[in-house]
Amino acid sequence: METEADVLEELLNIETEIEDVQDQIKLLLERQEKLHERQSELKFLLEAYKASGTGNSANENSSRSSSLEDWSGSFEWDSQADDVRLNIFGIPSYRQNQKEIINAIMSGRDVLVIMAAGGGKSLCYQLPAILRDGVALVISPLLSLIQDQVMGLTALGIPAFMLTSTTSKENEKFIYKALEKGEGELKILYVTPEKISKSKRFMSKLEKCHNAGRLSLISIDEAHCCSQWGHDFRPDYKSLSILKTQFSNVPVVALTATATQKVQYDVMEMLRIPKCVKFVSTVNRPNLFYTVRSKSSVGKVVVDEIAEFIQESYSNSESGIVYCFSRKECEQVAAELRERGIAADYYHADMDVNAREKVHTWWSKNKLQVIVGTVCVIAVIILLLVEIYIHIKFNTQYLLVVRFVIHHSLSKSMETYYQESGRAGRDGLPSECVLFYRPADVPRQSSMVFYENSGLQNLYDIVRYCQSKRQCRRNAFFRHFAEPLQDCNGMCDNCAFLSEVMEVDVSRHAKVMVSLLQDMQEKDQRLTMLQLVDKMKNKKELGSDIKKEEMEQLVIQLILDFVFKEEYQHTAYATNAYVTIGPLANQVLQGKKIVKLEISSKQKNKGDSMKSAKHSLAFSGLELKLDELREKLSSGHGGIFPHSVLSSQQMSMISSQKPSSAQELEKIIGKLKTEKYGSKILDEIKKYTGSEPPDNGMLNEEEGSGNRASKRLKTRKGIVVIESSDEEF
Ligand SMILES: Nc1ncnc2c1ncn2[C@@H]1O[C@H](COP(=O)(O)OP(=O)(O)OP(=O)(O)O)[C@@H](O)[C@H]1O
Ligand SMILES: [Mg+2]
Repeated sequence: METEADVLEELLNIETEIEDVQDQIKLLLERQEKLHERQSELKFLLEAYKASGTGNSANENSSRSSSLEDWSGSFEWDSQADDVRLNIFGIPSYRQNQKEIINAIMSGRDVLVIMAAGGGKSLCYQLPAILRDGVALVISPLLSLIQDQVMGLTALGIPAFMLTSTTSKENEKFIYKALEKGEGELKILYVTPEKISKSKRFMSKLEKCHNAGRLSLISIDEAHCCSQWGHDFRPDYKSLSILKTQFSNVPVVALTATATQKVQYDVMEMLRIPKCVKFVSTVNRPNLFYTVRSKSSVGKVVVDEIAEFIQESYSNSESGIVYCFSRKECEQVAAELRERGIAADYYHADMDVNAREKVHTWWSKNKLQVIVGTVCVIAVIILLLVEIYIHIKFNTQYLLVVRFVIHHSLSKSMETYYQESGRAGRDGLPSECVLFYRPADVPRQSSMVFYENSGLQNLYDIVRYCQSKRQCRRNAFFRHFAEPLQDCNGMCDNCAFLSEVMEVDVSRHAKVMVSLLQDMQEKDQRLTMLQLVDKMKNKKELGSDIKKEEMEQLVIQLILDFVFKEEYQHTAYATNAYVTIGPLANQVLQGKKIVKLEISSKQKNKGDSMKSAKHSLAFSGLELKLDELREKLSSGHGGIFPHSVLSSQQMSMISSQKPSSAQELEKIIGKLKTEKYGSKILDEIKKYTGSEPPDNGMLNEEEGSGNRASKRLKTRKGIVVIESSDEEF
């Protein structure tokens, strides 16, 4: 006979089960959405394969345009474009997709460009801006980015201006006159999106410029800011839709380094450019070596390891950035690095102008090896400012190249990590990106991003990247950006050092953890991740077969697997993250879900890093001579960097083409450099070719072969080049 108590109990059980089912439905719906997204990405990829008629080779797939039109053919502006590229920008040859993008813009088409950080997007719109009649309008999100671009262009003699809150009255007058009446020389005008959304005066002048047929193109840099799904949504970018509506015949160029399919569609819709030609270059940065290192819970140990890494791998004072979580942490880490003999300083928004100036100057004089910045735009900004300083000073391209980027703390998404780490090695030479990861950093970061659109989802993606001890880091980027996989060439820790990783079944531990948490929740008690791990230590039945760090790793794994979830509580001083029961907890309790953890049985060698993956490359005969010459010339020209006299790409082109006249040399290094250094370079070539043995061809061929390194006379100190990469980023 059923009593009232029995009925009540069954009712409660059913209600709990319904809640459980609802949680699972929610989860399945989320999963379904993700699968749909991935499905459309894969369909797109398939179309791209068919359209290009290519097979599966990674190289063929590393660049795609969405249309069947051939943008790489001959166009009437070809020779003029080559002239501007070489003699104004000093760039010897186009990189992947640049020529095609320029041709599409010159043909008046709307264009969407997805190209890796440092890939050379600016040239794609700046060159057509010079070639086309009239004024090009460029929208860029940050004042510092705009300043960087305008100063760089001015140094090249290109009439570029910006109209922002910092523009003087005099310049504003000049710009408005140029727009309205076509007076004065103005080719490229940079504004922030707020100008479009908020300044009626500016828009009316722009309209006049357009009506007179003088608006040549509209370029929207960092276009991912249009999309709420992007990692850096800017509401003012929404108002940019007005541009295509109002100036329908003017080509719009949208550029970004990172955009998933969803973001790409959003950008096209937002900017009203549905028929744009899309150019997607690979996100791959073959010269970057990615590593994730496990981060000690003792702060001093982490700094010790960072210092050791820098001193061992970068003893020649090559520059680097260390990203930290907070301003306080930046100051502390910079001070501790200094204590360990590394020239480091911090940089953040709270500093006064003089202090920032000091950091700039030291950095530019190479007296500072490391800048410690917060994990936000600030660190990017300073580097841009620093780069401009040098750009202007030596009238050349970015010279002070960042050789390593260390994340002392986790980034908030794969996109931000890709961009932040992408500051390294923009010259194409091998550089390193090291992320120090410890599970306890996850709640720190999640309590900052949980209220952002897709904030947690984005964070958990990068956490998956960090937790994995097997998956190729590069592949994680390819998957994230829905790009066909390419070979990593051993340029990440998981590929280079196949440390012994065991997959351990920790279902038993997970079960205990779930019931412990359930018990606590029933008593209305909340636990943070660290408290939960602490309580687990006292569970005698588990013995001590997994370590504390692995237990932390397990909590995060269970959050990623929806067994747990994070919840947040605001206090007067902070937002705390707690671990609570998630939708799949019962499956673990019922033994329906097996939980596995990747555990390294052998620690990767601390100092390993990129060392064993680096291929050191010395120069072949003539390159070697040119290397010596550029060192001499650079010290004779006020101690500028040898790279600014001749880049390695230029040296390799000179040594293969062996130009014999200034005109021929000009084709490789441009007018400016030929005027400055041409005669000395030509002398060197003459001397070298005169002394070449008759069987030189044979020798060179041998030099190009596998044992080339052993035949070399000299290896460049401190600099290594990957043999497979001839591109300079
Ligand atoms: N074809 C080329 N050959 C050599 N150097 C180039 C070429 N194109 C661009 N560069 C140089 O590459 C560097 C990076 O270019 P740019 O600033 O345009 O990158 P980006 O794609 O806009 O990167 P980000 O996403 O970081 O803004 C610059 O110093 C630029 O002069
Ligand atoms: Mg750019």
